[in-house]
Amino acid sequence: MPQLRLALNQIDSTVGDLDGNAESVVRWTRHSVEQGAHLVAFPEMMLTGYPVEDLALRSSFVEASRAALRALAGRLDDEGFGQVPVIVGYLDRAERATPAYGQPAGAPQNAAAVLHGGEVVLTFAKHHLPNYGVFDEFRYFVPGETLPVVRVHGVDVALAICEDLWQDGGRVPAARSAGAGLLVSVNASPYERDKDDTRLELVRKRAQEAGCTTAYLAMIGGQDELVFDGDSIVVDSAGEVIARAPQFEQGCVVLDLDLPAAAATPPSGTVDDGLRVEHVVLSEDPLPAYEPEVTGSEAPRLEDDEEIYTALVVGLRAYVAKNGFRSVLIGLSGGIDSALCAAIACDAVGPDNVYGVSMPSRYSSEHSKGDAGELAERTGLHFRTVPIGPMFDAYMESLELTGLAEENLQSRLRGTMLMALSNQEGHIVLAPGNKSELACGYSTLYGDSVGAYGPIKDVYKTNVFRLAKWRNRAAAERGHTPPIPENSITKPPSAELRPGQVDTDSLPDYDVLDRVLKLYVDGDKGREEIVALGFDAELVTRVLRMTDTAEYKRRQYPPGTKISAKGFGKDRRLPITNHWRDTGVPRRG
Ligand SMILES: Nc1ncnc2c1ncn2[C@@H]1O[C@H](COP(=O)(O)OP(=O)(O)OC[C@H]2O[C@@H]([n+]3cccc(C(=O)O)c3)[C@H](O)[C@@H]2O)[C@@H](O)[C@H]1O
Ligand SMILES: Nc1ncnc2c1ncn2[C@@H]1O[C@H](COP(=O)(O)OP(=O)(O)OP(=O)(O)O)[C@@H](O)[C@H]1O
Ligand SMILES: NC(=O)CC[C@H](N)C(=O)O
Repeated sequence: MPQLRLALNQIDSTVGDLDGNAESVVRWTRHSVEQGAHLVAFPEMMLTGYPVEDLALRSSFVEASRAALRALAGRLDDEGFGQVPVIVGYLDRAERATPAYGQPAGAPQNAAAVLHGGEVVLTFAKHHLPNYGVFDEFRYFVPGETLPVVRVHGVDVALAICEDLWQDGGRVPAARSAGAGLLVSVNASPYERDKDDTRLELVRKRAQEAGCTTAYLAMIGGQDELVFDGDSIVVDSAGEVIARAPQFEQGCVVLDLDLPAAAATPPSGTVDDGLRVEHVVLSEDPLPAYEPEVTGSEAPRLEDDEEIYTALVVGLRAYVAKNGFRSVLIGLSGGIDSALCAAIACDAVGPDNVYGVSMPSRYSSEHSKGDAGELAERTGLHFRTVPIGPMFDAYMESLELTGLAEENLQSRLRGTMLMALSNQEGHIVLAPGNKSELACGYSTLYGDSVGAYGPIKDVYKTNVFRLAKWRNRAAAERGHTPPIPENSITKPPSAELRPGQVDTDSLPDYDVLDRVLKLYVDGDKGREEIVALGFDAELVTRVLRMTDTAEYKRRQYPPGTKISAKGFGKDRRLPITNHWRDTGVPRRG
C-alpha cells in the first residue's frame, strides 16, 4: 500500500489579515515539511479568516484574496516547499455565471486551492452552503460544482470544505464514485456545547460512505462571538478513529497513512449530484515503502464544564487581542456574574491586565464590597473603589427621580464611570450579563449592559454557578487559590438597587426560569408545549412575555461568546416591533 505523511494544521487565522494569515501558512508549512509531510492542509478560508460576512461582497477584498493566494504559492516555492502540495482556504469568485442562483459571473465563492511548484494548481468552491444558525452562506456565495481530486505519490486525494460533510450527497458519495484513497475536508466549525460528539459521529459516518480514510481539519481561535475549538479528526474507511487533535489547542497533526493506490486511469466525467471530476496529477509514483513513524493518537476530551469554561476564555482572549486591546475593565459588585467574568478574564489575558472597580452606593451591603475585594486578592487583578454616592446625590438634586428611575440611575452612573475609565486608561469594558438576564431583560439599558464584550452572555444563571464552582474546584485540585469567593457563590443574587432587593423579587427561581427559557429560547417551543411539560401556566406566560418584550434590549447588548446551539445574536433573530405573542395576549400600540 502506498504511504503518505499528512500534516493537518489546526491553527487560527484573523479575518481580513491576508498578510498575517499568509505568514502563518508559510510558518506552519515549514514546520510540516520539517516533520516530513507529503501533503499539508490548512483550515477553511485560512487566508481571509472565517466568517468574512459582508467583506465577501467587496470586490476589492475578493481580488486581494486571489492575489494573496497567488503570491503565497510563489512564496512557498521560494522558501523551498514548492514540491509539497499545500491545501489552503481563501475567498474566490466564480468565473462563470450561475443562472440557477440568479448570479452573473464573478459571484463570491468560499474556496480552497492546492498550491504546488509555485503555482495554484487546482481551485474549488464549497458545494454545500450552510444557511442556518449563524451561517448565511447563500447571502454571499455560489456553490462549487466539481469534485476536486489531486494525485499525490500515487494516491487520489478528494477534497471538500466543511458543510460538504454535514449535508447528505455531494462530495462524500462522489469521493467513493471517483475511487479516492483519501478524503480531506477543511473546516471552520464554530464551537457549541456537545458539538464534538456530533462531529465525531458525522466524520465516522461520512468516512464509511466515502469508503476511504477521511481527515477532518478544524480551525482554532475566535472571531467576534464565535469560538473555533479545533478537535481535528482522522478516521479510516471503517469509521475507526486513527487520530484526534486536542480541543482549543493550536498545533499540527502529523500522521503516516497507508492508503490504496489510485487506478491507472484517472477518474473523470460527472459523478454524484452532477459534480464534475477535476483531477490533477501532482506525483504519480508511490513513495518507497517506509516504516510508519507517526501513528495517530487520540487527545483526551475535556469534561463539559471545563470545555465550556475554556471556550469562554478562548473567545474573550481572541476578541481582546484581535481588536488591539491588552486590558479589560469590569465593575465588581461582589456578585457571582462579575466574579465569574473576572475569573475568565484573568485566565484569558492574565490578572495583570484585568482592572476591577467597586462602585458602592448607599444600598451596597458590606459583604458585596468585601466580596469584590476578596476576589481581587484571590486573583491578583488591579482593584480600586469609587463610591457613586456624590454623583447620585448631584443627579437627584437636579432631577428628583423616584422608583425605578432612581434605581436605574445607580446602574447608569456605574456604566458611565466604566466608559470614562475605559476612555482614560484604554481598557475595554466587559458586560457581565448572563443569558437568563438577557432573556428576561433584567438589566438596565445604558447601565450594567454597557460594554464591548459579554463573556457570559450565552450562559444561563444556573450554569454560571456551575462554572464558578468548577473553576474553584479545578484551582484547588491544582493546588492554586480558588479565584471566586465562596460567599459570591452562596449568597442570593441581588442587584442591590434598593434596600433588601433580591433577583427573585422580579424573576422566578433560576432553576425553574432556566428550564423554561431553554425550552422557549433554545428549543423554540410554544407556551402550550411548555405548560404541557408540567410548568405552572402563569409562570410560563410571565417568562415568555418578559422574553418577548426584551428584544429591544438584547439588540443593544454587546456581542459575546456563543457556547450554545442558539445564542442571542445571529442564531436567534426576532423582530423588535412584534405584535405576535405566544401567550395569546397580543400587545398593541
Ligand atoms: N420596544 C422598545 N424599544 C426601545 N426602547 C424601549 C422599548 N420599550 C421600552 N424601551 C425603553 O427602555 C426603557 C426601560 O428599560 P430600562 O431603562 O433598562 O429599565 P427597566 O427594564 O424598566 O428596568 C431595569 C430592570 O432591570 C433590573 N436590573 C437592573 C440592573 C441590574 C440588574 C441585575 O441584576 O443585573 C437588574 C432592575 O431591577 C429592573 O427590574 C424605557 O424607559 C424605554 O425608554
Ligand atoms: N457596587 C458595584 N460596584 C461595581 N459594579 C457593580 C456594582 N453593582 C453592580 N455592578 C455592576 O453591574 C452588574 C450588574 O450587577 P447586579 O449586582 O445589579 O446584578 P447581578 O446580575 O447579580 O450581577 P453580579 O452577580 O455580578 O452582582 C455587575 O455584574 C457589575 O458589573
Ligand atoms: N463552515 C461551515 O461550513 C460550518 C458548517 C457546519 N455545519 C458546522 O457547524 O460545522
